[in-house]
Formats: sequence, structure tokens, C-alpha cells
Amino acid sequence: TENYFTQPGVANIGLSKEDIKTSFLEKLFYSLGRIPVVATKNDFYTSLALTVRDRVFRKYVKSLEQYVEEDARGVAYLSAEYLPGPHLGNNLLNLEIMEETREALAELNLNLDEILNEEVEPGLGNGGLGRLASCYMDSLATLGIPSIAYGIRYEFGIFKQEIQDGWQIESTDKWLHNRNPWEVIRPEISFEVKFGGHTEHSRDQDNKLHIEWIPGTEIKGTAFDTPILGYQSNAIILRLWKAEATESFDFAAYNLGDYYRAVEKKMRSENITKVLYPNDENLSGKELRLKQQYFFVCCSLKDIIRLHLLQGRKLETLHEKFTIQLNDTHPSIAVAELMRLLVDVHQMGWEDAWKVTQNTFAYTNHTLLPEALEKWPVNLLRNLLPRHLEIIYEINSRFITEIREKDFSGEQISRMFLIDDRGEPTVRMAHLATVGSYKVNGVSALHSGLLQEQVLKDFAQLWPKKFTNVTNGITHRRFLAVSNPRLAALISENIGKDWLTQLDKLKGLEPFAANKDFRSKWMQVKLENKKNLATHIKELTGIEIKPEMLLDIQVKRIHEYKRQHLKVLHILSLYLQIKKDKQNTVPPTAFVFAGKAAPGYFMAKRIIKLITSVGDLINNDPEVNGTLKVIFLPNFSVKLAQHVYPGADLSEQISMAGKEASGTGNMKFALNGALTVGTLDGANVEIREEVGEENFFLFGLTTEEVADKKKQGYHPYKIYSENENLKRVIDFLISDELTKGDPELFRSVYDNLLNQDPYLLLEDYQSYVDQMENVYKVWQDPEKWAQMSILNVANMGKFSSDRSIKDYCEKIWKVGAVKV
Ligand SMILES: CCc1ccc([C@H](C)CC(=O)N[C@@H]2O[C@H](CO)[C@@H](O)[C@H](O)[C@H]2O)cc1
Repeated sequence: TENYFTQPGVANIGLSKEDIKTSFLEKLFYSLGRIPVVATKNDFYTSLALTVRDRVFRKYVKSLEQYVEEDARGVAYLSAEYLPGPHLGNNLLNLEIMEETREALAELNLNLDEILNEEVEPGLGNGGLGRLASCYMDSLATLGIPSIAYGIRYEFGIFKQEIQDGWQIESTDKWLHNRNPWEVIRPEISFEVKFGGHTEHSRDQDNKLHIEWIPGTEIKGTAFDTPILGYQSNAIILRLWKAEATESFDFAAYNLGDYYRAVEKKMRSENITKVLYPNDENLSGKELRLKQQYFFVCCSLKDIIRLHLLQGRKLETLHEKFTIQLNDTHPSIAVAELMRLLVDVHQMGWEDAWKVTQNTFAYTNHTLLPEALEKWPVNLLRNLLPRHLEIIYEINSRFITEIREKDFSGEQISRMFLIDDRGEPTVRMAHLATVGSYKVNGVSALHSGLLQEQVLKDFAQLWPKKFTNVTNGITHRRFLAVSNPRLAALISENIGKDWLTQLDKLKGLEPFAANKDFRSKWMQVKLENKKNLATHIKELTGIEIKPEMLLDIQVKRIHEYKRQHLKVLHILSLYLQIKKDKQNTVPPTAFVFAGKAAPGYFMAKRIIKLITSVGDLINNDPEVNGTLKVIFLPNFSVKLAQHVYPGADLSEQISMAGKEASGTGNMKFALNGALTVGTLDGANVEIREEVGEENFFLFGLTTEEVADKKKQGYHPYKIYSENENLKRVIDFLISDELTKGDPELFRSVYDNLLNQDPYLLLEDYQSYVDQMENVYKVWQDPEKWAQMSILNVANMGKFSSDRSIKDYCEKIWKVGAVKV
């Protein structure tokens, strides 16, 4: 293809202001058939997106060429969720043409920021797991790792959240309403996917067993490719599968006038990739969810085998050339599917196939919550995937035979079964993923330890070397360079730009913490970002805040273990104190919340209503609203997050120890100069290690103390009755002032906290309130605060997703870079 690139015109995808202007106009005229006077903002956005996409694809085809040429070993990342965020700004940074583009557009009287704001992000994920997958793609491309990411092209992503009368209201996310300029359909890359039916076992003349799966239905999966560009480096592909009917129109039915049946197959098939399941950390157990998982796994494995054979390789060497990362158990049916493809379709012997399979897969666990560990009913698998159930039983029996020889107790062995036959028999997908993988990792040092001590302890005893840790990371290019250009510029002016690809270079900022002039520049940048955030808050909620206020922020999915309601108890304690003492002891503070609740999660939705009700009370109370403001920002997304993190002073990471596997928002806040108040949970532990305990506001029980407390028996009512301040706050939950005449409004929260309090809010309450007093003391010493803020950023090098990916490459994948 080299000579193609030299053809006149082909090469004209330069990066200069003029080149960009020319291409932009070409796209407007010739791709959209528009002229500026009639073009809409979305037309301008699409033209610029197509202009930039060309330059991204140029990098992609060159990268692909290199990977093929070097016959490189590669990584396939399988995830049911991705949260890439808006592409345009990130691609302009990674092509290093932000300023050129801004000037080119200015010459056409167009404003880059307005055009950037036009982009609708693909909300193809719920939260941490999906965003992590997208951060990892940015780092895989930037580090030049031969890789491809597979997922599902949901027609409707995570629901849009509106707050009406203080309640979360969900609406459909029509992200594809305006065309998606970043994807390219690949009709030639499509595969058949079977469901249901039965299996037929037969023996051929030399008595070899043949198993055929006679499906009930068949659909087709078609690939849609989105190029993901690294920084000044390679590009890789995000290949998302869309479900379609093998036959999209049944003419026979149509001729019989049965118009519904004519399109019924089409409708039913397309349903599979219609919508993302909005559950985060709790199972839906719905058949359609399993269909979605098997659908994209089947297409992805068939595509990987196609790519492998295309290179003239044998399937027996698949594990030498490809390693497949399972992003939690959502794609873990892949273990059974690869066995089916190798044994039934490609006639490999079971043992050979198992060797290839076990040496191909690696599995990442992202949660310890029992309610989030996937277990699929055997009956459901028998109906939907009869051949896979047979294979899972075979894997189970061979595994049990293998461990019977080892000194494991009967109780231990039954605990390790892939099938849990207590009650309605189910398949433990975490066990299938662990048995079928050569490596299993958690996502923070604490979490990986707990994984080996609790959920998968028997397997860790059996295969200690199989278990490892890779602490999560974030791409600092999007979450600092793109979303906080003011701070990025101040950093680059003082320590150069190498931090863009080597985040450890931020360490060079440490000496500046002692420099008064630098500190004031630093806090000036923060103040400008807070003004920007204040504007957004005003636009989205109508609430006015003063940028000088302390911005105390908690943004993440709403979940009881993340303890948003502990923050509310703290806010109420301040409010009641000010009302009682008729004087305010706290610095003016704006408490900002954001996050979606799974639609079926009653308590989470109640917690949103609690936050908005406390907000209404405080924001409209003239005695306190000069000092305190409470804001709930609707429809949290990557796009909104990019406005929130740069404007934060205090980052709330207050989950009960042992529950947050890692957290990644904690890293994004600290990287943008916010100080953290948090528990020793997930990656908070490592952030505190890196930034220094003196630069971290710690409170609460440790995981060990939580376990002891639970073991010895926990009595929240006792704590309530012995802490007068806490009692007043808890009782306020059912007060008339707060509930405005509906005393039952928060009864469920009140009862839950006084009777169960499963996440130990009352236990950690006083320690939290005391630490917040300390926060306010430090806040009243701006030089001290600025120093701590600079030292936090200076020590965030470890938390780049570049470091995480390097860990995966060295500790798990054994894959090297192939830079273009
Ligand atoms: C079956 C429903 C379901 C859906 C999503 C999930 C995800 C694993 C939930 C998730 O996003 N977990 C978060 O993953 C992040 C990335 O590793 C971590 O930083 C968070 O701590 C963890 O909660 C579990 C169960």
C-alpha cells in the first residue's frame, strides 16, 4: 500500500491549518452536499469529524500494515461495555492539531468549542468497567500494542437521566439519531450466530465422535469499525457487532399479506443489540442479556480465527499469536465457545483444544459484590446454548477429576464446581472464566488480595501463580490534556510536554509546591476551571454557586456501597448545626453530586431523591444558602465528567472498605489537583501511598476492621442512640421540614440505617465528620491547600492507563509494541 499513499491527492491529508480548512470544506461540499450558509452546527461537526477521521484512518491502515508485516502477537479485548466519550477533541490532541484546527475554523467564522459541543458520545457502558476499557484502548494505541477491541453496537446506550421533582426519570438514548461519523460499516465482516435447538451426537466410520448443533434460530452479526487513535502513534480498531436477520424480509409471508410476519424475523434478530442493560453491579439474569453476551463473543471469536488463518497460521498456534482478555465475566461464555469452534467446527481433539483455550484467555474481575457475580441458570443455557452446556459440563467434570487427585476437601471441591446445584442449578461464570484462563487479575492491590482471600480463594490455593494484580489506570491525555488545557499548559510550561506519554514526569512538579508564585498560578487555573464548572451547573440546574466556594464533589454510579447517603448525613449535620448555632463554622461550600441509578434499584433512586430534597431545603433557606449549596447534576457522562474533574477542590471516595474494587474517578480528581477524602478502599490505598498520607484525608474502618465488626455483630441503633449529633441527623430524615408532609418519603432509608446499615455508615459517621473538620481547617490555609494539590498531581504518574497496559503486557499478555 506504500505506493498508494504516494498517489497525488491520496497524500493530501496534511495536518496544517490550510490542509484542515481545505479538507473541512471538501467534506462539507462533497460528503454532505452543504454550503456554509445553510449548513447546521451538526453539519459543521460532521464535516470536521470526517476530516479528522481520514487522518486517523491513515494512522490505522499504516499500523495494520505493520502488524501484519511483523506477524505480531496481538491482544483481543472483549468487553460488553465501552465509554469512549466524545472522539473529536481527543483525536485533535492525539494528532496534535488542536490549534491548527481552531485557527482554520476561525478563518471560516466558526468556533471549535461550539463544534466540539455538538458531538453526542456513545454511551455504550454503565460506569467504571466501560470507561476503563476505553482508557485502555487509548493506551494500547499510544503504546503501539497490536490489538483489537470487540464489543456490542447497542442501538440505544445508557439511558438519559432527567431529574423531575427531585426524582430520576429515564429516557431513551438515541445516540445514533444523527449519523455517527466515526464508524464504518463492514458488511463483508459478518458471521452467523446460532441459538436454541438441540445437538446431535454421531460417530463416523472410524468411530470418531461428531457433535452437531442444530439451531432453533440463526441471526447475523455485522461489524462496525471505529478507529481509536493513540497519541502521536498507532491507531487500533474498536469493532462493534450489530445483530441483523439472516433474511431481513420474508417475501412469502408478505405475498400472503402477513406483513408483520414478513418483518418479524428482522425485528426479533435486531432486538439482540437494541439496548444496553443499565444494571451496574447487579444481575438482570435476563435471557436477552445472555443472548447479547453470546452474540458478540461468537462473532468476535470467529473473526479472531479468520484473522489467524488469514495469516496462514494453524489453529493449534492460536494462543501463541492471540491472547484474549475477558473484561469481567460478561464475555466468559467465550471459554465454551472457543472449545466448540475448535472441537466441533475445526475438528481439533478435546485436549489440544483445551490447551489452546486455557492459554488464550485471561480474565479480569472488577467486583466482589455477590449480587454482581454472574450465575446463569442451567435450564436457560440448555434452551439457548445446548452445545455450550454440554461443553461446560465436560470442562467441569475434567476439572473436578483433576483436583480430586490434589488434597482438597470435599467441601472445597464442591465450592469450586462450575455448576452450583444448590437450589435451581446455575453456572458460576467466574469459575468458568478462572478455569478457562491462564491468568486472573483484580484491579487494585487491595481488591486482588481480597479476590484471592475470598471469592476465588480455593482457586488461588490451587493455582497461586495464575493470580496477579493490575491496578487500574486512566488516560491522562483525555482527563487532563484535553479536558483541562489550562492546567496542562501550566504543567508543560514548567516541566515540558513529555508527561503526555510518560506520566511519571509529573514528579518534576514537586519542587514547585514550595514556590509561592507557582502556587498562585496553580490556584488561579483551578479558579478559572471552577468558573467554567459554575457556568455548567447554572446551565444544567439553574443553581448559582460562587466559584470561590469549596467545590466538594461526588460523581459516580449511585450505589449504597459508594455511600452517597453518608455525604448527605454530613451535609445535614452542618445544616442543623448552623440552624442551631445561628452562625456558620464551615467555609462556603458547594456539594456537587452526579450519577445514574439502575432503573430497578429502589434504594439508589431514593438516595437521589434524598440528595435533591436536601438540596431544595438548603438552597432555598436564606439562613444557610450563602454558605451551603447542594447540587445534583443530571445525566452524568464522560462529556460532563470532563467539565467536573478540572473544577473540583475535594474528591469524595467514601465507599465502605472492601467494596470498591478500584475506582477510577478517584484518579481523575487527584490528577486535576483535587484533594481526596476517602477510606482505605480500592485504589485509594495506592493513591495515598503515592501522594503521601499527609496529602490525603483518610477516615473510616479498614477492610479488616469491617470484617471484625461484622463478625462480632454490628448494632447501628446503638451508635445512633449514643451519638446525639448523629441522632439528630438521622431523625431529620423523617422530619416534616425535609419530607414536606410525606413522613414516609425516606422511611426506607431511615429504617435501613437504624436496623441493618449493611455498609456501616453510622460506624464511619463520626470519623468522617471529624476528618471533614480537618479538611475545612486546611482549606482555610490556601497556601497549604495549594501545596497539597500540587503534590497530589506530581505523584499521580502511577495511575496512567499506560502503566496499567505495560503491566498487562509484562505480567499477563507477553506482548511487545510494534510502533508505526
Ligand atoms: C451483571 C451486571 C453487572 C454490570 C457491570 C458490572 C461491572 C463490573 C461494574 C463495574 O463497573 N465495576 C467497577 O469497575 C471499575 C473498573 O475496574 C472499578 O474501578 C470499580 O471499582 C468497579 O466498581 C458488574 C455487574
